[in-house]
Amino acid sequence: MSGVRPFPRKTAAAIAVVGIVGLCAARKASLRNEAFAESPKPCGGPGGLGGRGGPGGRTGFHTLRLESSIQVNDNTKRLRFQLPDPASNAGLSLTSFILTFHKPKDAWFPVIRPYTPINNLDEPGYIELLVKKYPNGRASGYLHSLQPGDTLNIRPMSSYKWKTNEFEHVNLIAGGAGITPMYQLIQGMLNNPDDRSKIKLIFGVNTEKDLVMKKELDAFEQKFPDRLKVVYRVSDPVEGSPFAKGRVTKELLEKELLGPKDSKTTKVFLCGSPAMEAAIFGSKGWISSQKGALEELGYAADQIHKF
Ligand SMILES: Cc1cc2nc3c(=O)[nH]c(=O)nc-3n(C[C@H](O)[C@H](O)[C@H](O)COP(=O)(O)OP(=O)(O)OC[C@H]3O[C@@H](n4cnc5c(N)ncnc54)[C@H](O)[C@@H]3O)c2cc1C
Repeated sequence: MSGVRPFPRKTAAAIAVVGIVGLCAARKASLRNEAFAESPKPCGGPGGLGGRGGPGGRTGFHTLRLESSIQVNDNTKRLRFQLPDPASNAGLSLTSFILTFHKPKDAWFPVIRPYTPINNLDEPGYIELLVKKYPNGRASGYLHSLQPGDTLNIRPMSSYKWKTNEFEHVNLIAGGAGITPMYQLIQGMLNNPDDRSKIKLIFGVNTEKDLVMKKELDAFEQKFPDRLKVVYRVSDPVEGSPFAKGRVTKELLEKELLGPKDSKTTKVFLCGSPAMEAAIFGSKGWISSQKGALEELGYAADQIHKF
């Protein structure tokens, strides 16, 4: 049990209450805890994050200890946290994420945010996050301030039930730090010998330095040339950049997305900035609503999952 301890019951109950209030206000109000149901390799040992009845008790809350924090570029860090049992994996299913909780000194309510583990979920002993820090970002600033040995309160979650080979064509659209859920999915699919789906990732960033995880993506693309293709777009590239300049537009999606638009065998996953998601997925407001590029291209709502 090095480095990790489940929450005391009272603390967990208090956070659960506050967490529910916070979650209701959050963008992801509809998140359901379906984690672990589809896990290709559920955590058998007592040291994973488990679900109900796991080491976090009925609430599923945990306190993890930070093992290392590595700066990846000027605004992004890779944070590795120890699991309760170094011999067990986290027991998370594909498309899982964790909610992080911290209470700033002068705040009434905790700050609750989702982050996506990017490590191979079958590997034992740790989870790893890639966190981009936003100016005045409450959670990202806090996570960047953590030092090895510090602890973080978390709860595992999942918003989507992943089923191997449910789709022939899996399209992933990522903007900036939105690469993390896509990378988790790519890694899980390509490491699963039973999985046959073809994957297209469209990754849009502001500048080249934001192309985090590119080395890992290149390695997967080389190892699985018939399964994975990655298209990069950089909106503000340096002169002579090898990457195509531009944003992820409707025209780009029309050209690049895999599979027939009107087929249940084609799926699109999306994670990016609020502006990018509004442009691609659409937005509904009190005063006006905006159609997204995917809808305009003919994709049905149930073909699209927004993380
Ligand atoms: C399912 C899911 C998984 C996620 N996984 C990750 C992950 O693995 N790594 C990661 O770094 N982030 C991830 N995020 C985003 C993360 O949850 C936070 O939204 C992000 O870190 C900002 O939180 P904050 O408290 O630091 O910023 P806040 O205090 O909420 O906001 C600070 C400022 O940053 C701006 N801002 C906040 N979020 C964004 C954004 N996405 N794009 C542009 N500007 C923004 C705000 O408008 C505001 O001006 C994920 C989001 C979802 C929904």
